[in-house]
Amino acid sequence: ETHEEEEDTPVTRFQHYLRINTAHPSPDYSSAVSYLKAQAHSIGLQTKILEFVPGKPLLLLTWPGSIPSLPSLVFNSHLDSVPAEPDKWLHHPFSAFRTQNGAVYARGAQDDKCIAMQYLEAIRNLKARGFSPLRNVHVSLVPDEEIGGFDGAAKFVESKEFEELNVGFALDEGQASPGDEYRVFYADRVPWNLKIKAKGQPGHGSRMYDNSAMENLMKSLEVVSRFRESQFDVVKAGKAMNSEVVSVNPVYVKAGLPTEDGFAMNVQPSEAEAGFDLRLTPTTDPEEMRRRIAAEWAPAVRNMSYEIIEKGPLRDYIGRPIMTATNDSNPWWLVFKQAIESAGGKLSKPEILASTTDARYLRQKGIPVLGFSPMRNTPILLHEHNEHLQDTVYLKGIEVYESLISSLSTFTEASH
Ligand code: MET
Ligand SMILES: [Zn+2]
Ligand SMILES: [Zn+2]
Repeated sequence: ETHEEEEDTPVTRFQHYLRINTAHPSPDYSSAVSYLKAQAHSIGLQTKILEFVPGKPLLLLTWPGSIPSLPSLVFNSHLDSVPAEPDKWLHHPFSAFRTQNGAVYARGAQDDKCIAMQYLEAIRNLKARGFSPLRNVHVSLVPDEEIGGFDGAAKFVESKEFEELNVGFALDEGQASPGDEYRVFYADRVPWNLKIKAKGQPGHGSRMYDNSAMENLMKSLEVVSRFRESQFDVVKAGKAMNSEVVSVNPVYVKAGLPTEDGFAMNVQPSEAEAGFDLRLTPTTDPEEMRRRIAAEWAPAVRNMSYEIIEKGPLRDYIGRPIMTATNDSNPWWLVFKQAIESAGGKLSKPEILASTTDARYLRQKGIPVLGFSPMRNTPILLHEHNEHLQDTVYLKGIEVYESLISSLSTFTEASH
């Protein structure tokens, strides 16, 4: 193994990036940016660091095209990762250990450090073959996607630097496919972070009485559960995909009177709170959702209140649901599809992504964006323990991007 680590190959370069701990809550952006910048220089790309918020760099790489006035391409990937619990992994999440079977274990192996390095390797190979693009090709490596992208992609798309890129089309991360076909995504769901709070009369732990904070919160959990079930039933009946309904999942509950070694067991608390990850589809009516929350999930008449933090836009600037066309009306789509096929791949039916990416910020600006990560025959492990990616799948993905970058960058029919 040690011998292998000394080599400089596409897989060891991927491992190197994975070993830089960019997990929240304290992502090491500066090490990640220096490594990627050095890689970009070794390939001969232009580099620029944008820092909309101090300590949160965005690395922008550019491969100039011979007709730079054409709308450009952006290949996006986020630098950060969600945290991992090392004790629960087979191999440490920042060791990027490669097993004898070729599986590389690391937080970020699928989500989404693979694509950043695959973009770079694909460009390296195309350059080595003497290929040159007509339109400008950019790679954007952005901070903070996992916490909402407010200080990253959201600020980037509003910047003058972004405007100057004159972006025609972009690719961002997708999700692994357990089958033979690659998956592609034309829209994201949008997260609402929902906090429901209950207040009530405190009382002796032995007493039964109405309107305690916990009783009110428990009632609320029941109502939320029923809504969750109604949505899940549609999926179970085969009428919709997971990503086409509204999901709601509790992610924390907070209550109780703390003591030195836990909680007072004989006091019913006067406050209780629960947090939910709620995901709206691009066609969900946000007003209806709000009314439901106010009337049924957190009714003021039961001493409940709520707070919604919307993690991004649901509509574009002219009020339409944010999605990218995957039909003949979108010339980029046709080129994308063909490029996948000429790399020997097949696409499954375009989907809405159940989770959420920075693509929503670009789409909101009217830019067509597809979510795509070339991982097939791969279990979906984003945010899970033992996230890993097979080396052969990783390497095949580089070829797929070579095909995509060469086709998309030489295609001239589309106007923005
Ligand atoms: N990509 C992350 C997710 O889907 C962050 C979305 S915005 C908080 O959970
Ligand atoms: Zn991601
Ligand atoms: Zn993620």
